[in-house]
Amino acid sequence: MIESVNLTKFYPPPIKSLFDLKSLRDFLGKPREKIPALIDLNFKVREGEIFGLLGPNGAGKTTFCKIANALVIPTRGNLYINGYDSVKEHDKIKGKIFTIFGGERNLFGLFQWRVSVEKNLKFIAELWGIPKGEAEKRINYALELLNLRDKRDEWYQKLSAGMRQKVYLALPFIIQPEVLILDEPTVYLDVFTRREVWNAILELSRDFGTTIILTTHNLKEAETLCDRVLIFNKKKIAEGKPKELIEKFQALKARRRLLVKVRGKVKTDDFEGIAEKVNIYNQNSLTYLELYIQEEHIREVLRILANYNVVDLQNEAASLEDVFTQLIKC
Ligand SMILES: Nc1ncnc2c1ncn2[C@@H]1O[C@H](COP(=O)(O)OP(=O)(O)OP(=O)(O)O)[C@@H](O)[C@H]1O
Repeated sequence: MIESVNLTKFYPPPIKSLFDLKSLRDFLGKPREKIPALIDLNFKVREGEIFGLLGPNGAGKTTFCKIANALVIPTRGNLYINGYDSVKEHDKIKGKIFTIFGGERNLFGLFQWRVSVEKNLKFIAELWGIPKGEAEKRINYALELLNLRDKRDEWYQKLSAGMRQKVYLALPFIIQPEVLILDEPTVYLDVFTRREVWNAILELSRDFGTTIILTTHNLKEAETLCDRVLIFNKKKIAEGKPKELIEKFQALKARRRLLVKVRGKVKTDDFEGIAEKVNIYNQNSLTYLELYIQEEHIREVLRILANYNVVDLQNEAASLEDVFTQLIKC
């Protein structure tokens, strides 16, 4: 359904000024270094999947989303959506794809400030050619799902930033695109609103069969929502189901975090050469011990802990965040 084939984007280097002589000479003279954003990126997204694009700042996530919307032209390679080139054949897909740029609210002045939420949504539904009655049904559904029903008659201007973001996120329920691109959709949201949005995204995938590409810096979000993820930094680094990537990572490296509650004092020296890092906090008669260890040292640590009066021990398993930080560091 979506296929990225050797997708590559180099942005032109910045031009300081063409009015001072030195900059003009530089511009005409030496070859200037282009800015790489994507390099030979290959992957496929299946129909109905939630696919995560994960990368550090500057990895190329937004560039990818812009190519999907024909806002940026790739230097080479192609991005196919439903078999059509996203840039050269954009006309064929433009009614089928919708993008939310979460980090850049109201990017295209989509919403009218001094107009109610409902009127704004109705206007956009009309733009997308959705019949009136159907639009009303979809708007009711979206406002209910996103817990915005009491904001229906409120001016868009009067909403908090998080509420505006939710109004933005109501649009996929109204437009019902085949492909939805969510570029950091929960970036400014509090934990409760974020969960509401997660549910909405899952519902889009489950009940509407929408194919979703999601970019996020919240790796818990990626782990919760995505069927598969691509970890990249301009170039591909890894691809797979979050669970599989975590299992692979655990088998390969497995840096564990043990949280131990001990009655009495603990000697840090006991863990020297075994733990990568030891943190100790004392509170009343209890010691809270945080140990970062390699999988292979678990037995040894347990042997040492047997000498203490251990009240509680928690073994924190690896997460997608561990995989991500490890892979990006390499
Ligand atoms: N219009 C532009 N002109 C020049 N360089 C650009 C332009 N847009 C992006 N870049 C560069 O391309 C690279 C990728 O940027 P992009 O915004 O796609 O990354 P990102 O993964 O979305 O980052 P973030 O997580 O910080 O939003 C960066 O080095 C960035 O500076």
